[in-house]
Amino acid sequence: MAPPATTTTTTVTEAPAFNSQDFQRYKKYGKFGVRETQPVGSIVGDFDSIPVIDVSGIYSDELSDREAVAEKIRDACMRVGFFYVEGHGIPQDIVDGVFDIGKRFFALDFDDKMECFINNTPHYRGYTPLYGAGKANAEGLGNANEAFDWGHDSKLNDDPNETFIDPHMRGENVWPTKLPELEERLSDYYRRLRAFCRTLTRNLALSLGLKEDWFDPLLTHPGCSAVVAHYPPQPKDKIHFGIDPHTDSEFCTVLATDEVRALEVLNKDGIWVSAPPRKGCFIVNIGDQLQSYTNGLYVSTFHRVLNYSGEERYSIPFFMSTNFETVIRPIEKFVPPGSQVEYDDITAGEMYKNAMIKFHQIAKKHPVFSKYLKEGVHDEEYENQAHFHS
Ligand SMILES: O=C(O)CCC(=O)C(=O)O
Ligand SMILES: [Fe+2]
Repeated sequence: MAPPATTTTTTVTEAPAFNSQDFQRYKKYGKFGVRETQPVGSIVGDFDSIPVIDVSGIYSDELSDREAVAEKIRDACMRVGFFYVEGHGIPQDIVDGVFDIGKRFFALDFDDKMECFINNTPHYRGYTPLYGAGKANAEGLGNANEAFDWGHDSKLNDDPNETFIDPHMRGENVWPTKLPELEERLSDYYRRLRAFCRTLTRNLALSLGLKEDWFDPLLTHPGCSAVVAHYPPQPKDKIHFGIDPHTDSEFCTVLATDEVRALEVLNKDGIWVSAPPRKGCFIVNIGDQLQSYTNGLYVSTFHRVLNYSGEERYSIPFFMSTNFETVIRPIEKFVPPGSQVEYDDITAGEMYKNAMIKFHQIAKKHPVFSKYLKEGVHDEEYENQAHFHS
């Protein structure tokens, strides 16, 4: 293992030429191409390190404590879109327990993992094999990581009034027969992170000058999901991404990392800034949903993973989304009077599903994975449209 990082961040690599189509990709979901449309003098992307925020004040009964956190969060969300959180209240042994069980899952035989093949569920839950998702390289292979996805389902739902009317992400999680403990451990983590995200979101609302409970009605059965990911070490002589440059499509992400440095975040100068591990901290980043709600005031920042460390790397992103049936559109307060804002009436569930469809194309095309595909799982007509749209 690499020694734990003691410094906050360092600037590591120049970005390869960035395809401006990437900035345009989700523009229809709101003011996504924010970096291109920000006025001169904007603070967006003006960073060469990721801020660290002690968020323990979000649990305080004193408004002044909550406001003190909100002020720091506001700066980080407008300028960087990423920040470390310490004082989050989730015990380290809970996080470590998820890393441990995740490693045991990835150590199973390939066929035992492929029993939960993510492409064999319509709502994309389960196992993504190594190179089995993301943008294809010249050999038709995707990102250098394998992953296990789980999320909101009937067992994890905590809203007795939930009707779950949006069809896009409706469905149950899948769990491997060979590792029965996985469900309990990951479900426990899910509940804890969802609770943290609900509290954090109240502080995000405060930071935006909204009532603290503004988002609460949108989070009664939030469409959260999570991933345990494994990035094997990559050769340094060529760029093959652990995850290629992207923004997260959800409201916000709470990422747990191990001690291996690999995550990088794009600043306004096109420099990829390292976000090294910090003991006891999560890394929070803003996703496209919150960027849309705030009409681009809070930024969903491009990031990527390159594991040049020589070590195996594991991470656990928890993606918080509003209720899946929520229509994502800018909050009136953030739309200047008389201005036109482009957005589609798209639900959180559909936005999420479209992102998953695009991300999981490789398995349909590469024979190593396609031989595991079951017939009739997906609505191909919908999926083809979603994939080619944008
Ligand atoms: O593993 C990481 O550090 C980041 C993962 C990530 O960006 C994602 O899954 O969206
Ligand atoms: Fe991400």
